[in-house]
Amino acid sequence: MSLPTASPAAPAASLDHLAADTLFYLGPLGTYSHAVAQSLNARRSRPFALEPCVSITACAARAAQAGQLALLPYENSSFGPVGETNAVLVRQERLYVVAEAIRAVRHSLLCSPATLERLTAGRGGTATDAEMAAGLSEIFSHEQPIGQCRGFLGRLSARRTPVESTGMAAEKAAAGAPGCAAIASAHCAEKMGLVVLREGIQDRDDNETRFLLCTSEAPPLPTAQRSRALLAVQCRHPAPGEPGLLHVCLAHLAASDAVLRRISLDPDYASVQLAPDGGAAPGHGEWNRRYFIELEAASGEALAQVLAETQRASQESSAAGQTRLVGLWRI
Ligand SMILES: O=C(O)C(=O)C[C@]1(C(=O)O)C=C[C@@H](O)C=C1
Repeated sequence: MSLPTASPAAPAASLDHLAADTLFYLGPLGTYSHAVAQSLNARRSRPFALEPCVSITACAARAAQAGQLALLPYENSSFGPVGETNAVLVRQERLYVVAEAIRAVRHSLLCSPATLERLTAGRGGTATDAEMAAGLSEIFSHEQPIGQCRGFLGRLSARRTPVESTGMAAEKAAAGAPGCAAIASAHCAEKMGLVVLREGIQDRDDNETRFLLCTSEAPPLPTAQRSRALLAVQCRHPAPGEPGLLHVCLAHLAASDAVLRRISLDPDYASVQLAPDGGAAPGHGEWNRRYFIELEAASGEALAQVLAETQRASQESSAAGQTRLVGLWRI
């Protein structure tokens, strides 16, 4: 069976309905998150004040503390979920997704002029593949770009060192000993006085990352526009013959008009807290689990209704666990 081709992207929805005036993003200046934060301001008539943070966790914490917005990288088309954002969505009980943005991501390998000089033994011009393989000792980046450039990195013997962001990686390459490089955007090279050794080093040309905009304040009310939602379902490993809470929710959703877009599993089973009688017997691998279900429907109002009914059905069922609405946003 052939899959349908994707329809052209609709223009991104306005963000004027969001009351916040400050947006915290993963800095420093020059990260992909920074570029997305700037592009979100094109969807506002009154731009957000943009505030860089040192980590994804710090973005969420500062936004929650100030009652403002956090921009969090969520998933990549070739390397999957961003672990730290998922952990933040799990830990912060009051964090709601209110918008999303998608960005094409093209990586470059950057180094200091001194490192380039050393790689080429002062010859000038750029380094060959053999010179990079022989002369680069350490490559810094966020864990996502390291995963998105596996093919390219496999041809080098340099140590791969994950850091908080591509911007921080570029700073380390600028300050580090000759032999250090960073995976970041070519734009970052200009900002930090670095040179571009190679451009377009990601494994796939269609590489994209999806970002979520989150708030700790009450989320905006659902609208008549096309919308998406995220529902967290934490449940006990079902006993034989029991449907389990995930099954109850999915059965309810299957009978609705909502489209199931994505379902993911939080890898931290140990942190799933259920009511006292909801624990699985230790030693049997029957761990409690937390799932995230992403849905889409023609209107936010219809989606809110489906979600409320699903949550009601889950409470009325005998299956152990609970659900939490993590976000409802128009697209
Ligand atoms: O380090 C950055 O520049 C970021 O904005 C983070 C991040 C990510 O976490 O996925 C964002 C987009 C790209 O996928 C690479 C890195």
